[in-house]
Amino acid sequence: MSASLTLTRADLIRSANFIAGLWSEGTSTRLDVTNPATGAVITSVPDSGAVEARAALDAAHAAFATWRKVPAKQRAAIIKRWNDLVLAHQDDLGALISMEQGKPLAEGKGEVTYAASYIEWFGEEATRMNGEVIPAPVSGRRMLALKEPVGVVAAITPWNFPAAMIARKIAPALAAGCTVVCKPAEDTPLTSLALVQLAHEAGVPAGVLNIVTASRQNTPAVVDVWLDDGRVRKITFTGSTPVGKHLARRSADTLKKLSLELGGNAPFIVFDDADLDAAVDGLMAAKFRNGGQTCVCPNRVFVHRSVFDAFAAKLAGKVAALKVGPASDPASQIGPMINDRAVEKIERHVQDAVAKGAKVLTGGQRLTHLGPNYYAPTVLGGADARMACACEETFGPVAPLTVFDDEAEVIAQANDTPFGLAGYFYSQNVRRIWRVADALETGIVGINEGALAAEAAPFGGVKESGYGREGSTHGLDDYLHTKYVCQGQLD
Ligand SMILES: NC(=O)c1ccc[n+]([C@@H]2O[C@H](COP(=O)([O-])OP(=O)(O)OC[C@H]3O[C@@H](n4cnc5c(N)ncnc54)[C@H](O)[C@@H]3O)[C@@H](O)[C@H]2O)c1
Ligand SMILES: O=C[C@H](O)CS(=O)(=O)O
Repeated sequence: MSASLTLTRADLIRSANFIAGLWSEGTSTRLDVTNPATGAVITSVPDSGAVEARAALDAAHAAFATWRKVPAKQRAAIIKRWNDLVLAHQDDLGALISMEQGKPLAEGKGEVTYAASYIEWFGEEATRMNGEVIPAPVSGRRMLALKEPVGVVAAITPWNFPAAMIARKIAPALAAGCTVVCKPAEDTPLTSLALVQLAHEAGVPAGVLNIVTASRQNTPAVVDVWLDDGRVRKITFTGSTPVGKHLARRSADTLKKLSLELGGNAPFIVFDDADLDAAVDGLMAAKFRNGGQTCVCPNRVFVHRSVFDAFAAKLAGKVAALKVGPASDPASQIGPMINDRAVEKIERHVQDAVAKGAKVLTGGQRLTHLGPNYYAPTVLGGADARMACACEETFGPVAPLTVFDDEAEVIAQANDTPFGLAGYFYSQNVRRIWRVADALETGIVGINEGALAAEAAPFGGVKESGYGREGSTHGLDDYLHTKYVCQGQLD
């Protein structure tokens, strides 16, 4: 039995830019959007350039003066309506996510719920952007700290969570009173376009939210307009560290605020006192979600020597049982990778590890009978720090297992990376738990837990995984300025 990937509301599949409240085809050149499971073209969208980028920025700048003055409660009501519409269209949006990104349909629908949780959260936070009245240190003065929106925000998003990543940028921006220009990933623009359509239907005024699509080749032409223009006061980016560094360098001339949610290289440590079944389940949840294509996926798995064989056997058994297939098959648990470049990187990592002595415990090959973008869920034994899979983010369904002997050694190995997004470990020793949680150089730590994503949590990294936090009460800070106001002559 196949699962339907057709949408009830076919009009949610948009093939244009949304600028100043209007859908516009814009440039004559087009970008095909394909289904990674089949290679079939779903539709095409504008392959935009500087002209469209500037039109979007002009609209966002013009709308800011009005939108920032809309009372927070009214902004909150619009955001809540947006949330209600997103949830009302969960099936359509889930199908669209799975169609253009490839994840199993259950994960696609789950991502819609996850994206909506951020919209709901910041619709509520909009009414709690309180400033402060400060007790004046001298008489005759009234001192305040006011919260104000930073202005026009440029949001650039990745392909792996095409709904959640854009929702956790647009929602706080709108809540804060900012206006937005957005450029979604070239592989997965359709979900973003559909979310913008629903935001429009929820009552987001013209010019407040603008979206421009472009190919990888034309993306710099679009984003350079926003980087060079002082009217853009903030860049919020989720994607790879090299691109994040590029954006940071290019934002310096106009000193834009930056939120950078970048790459990771998460360690996953199984201590000798771990609950092994829980650790296996936690690794399955963290590693194989979205086929391993998430920034917080464990990229290196360290297992204490005393429990290695038992853990490896349990894990390999569960990984071998994972069903691989297209989202149109409701039984699929692992979908295709996003494109051929992704599969080539995964294959390179596995081949490099084996060449350096690792052993394939399960998987280890492409699944070409399913299609060009499928790779078997894989467990490697005997992995070590020399291997590419230990130094680079594999971004695929590969779990390389490394043996360790003592706590200090494994913490040093875990931290021996320029990245610091997420880290996980399993132990039932309470003193060890806090020692290791304190010692890991990451922005996110999972203790006996592999599923960490939540709108109430401050999500972000340290070191070369970026800075800024998304979600939680902290997620609004990056879209606000604090203005100090002092009134004298009160006596
Ligand atoms: N920290 C997080 O929350 C998080 C979330 C998802 C993905 N990621 C990271 O993103 C990477 C995979 O996603 P990806 O392949 O989409 O990343 P990517 O950096 O290649 O692309 C991300 C976005 O940046 C755009 N982009 C690419 N080159 C650009 C340039 N020169 N100027 C401006 N924009 C440019 C892309 O078009 C896309 O919209 C991985 O490293 C993953 O860890 C991080
Ligand atoms: O891939 C990156 C996402 O931010 C992971 S999560 O959905 O926030 O856990």
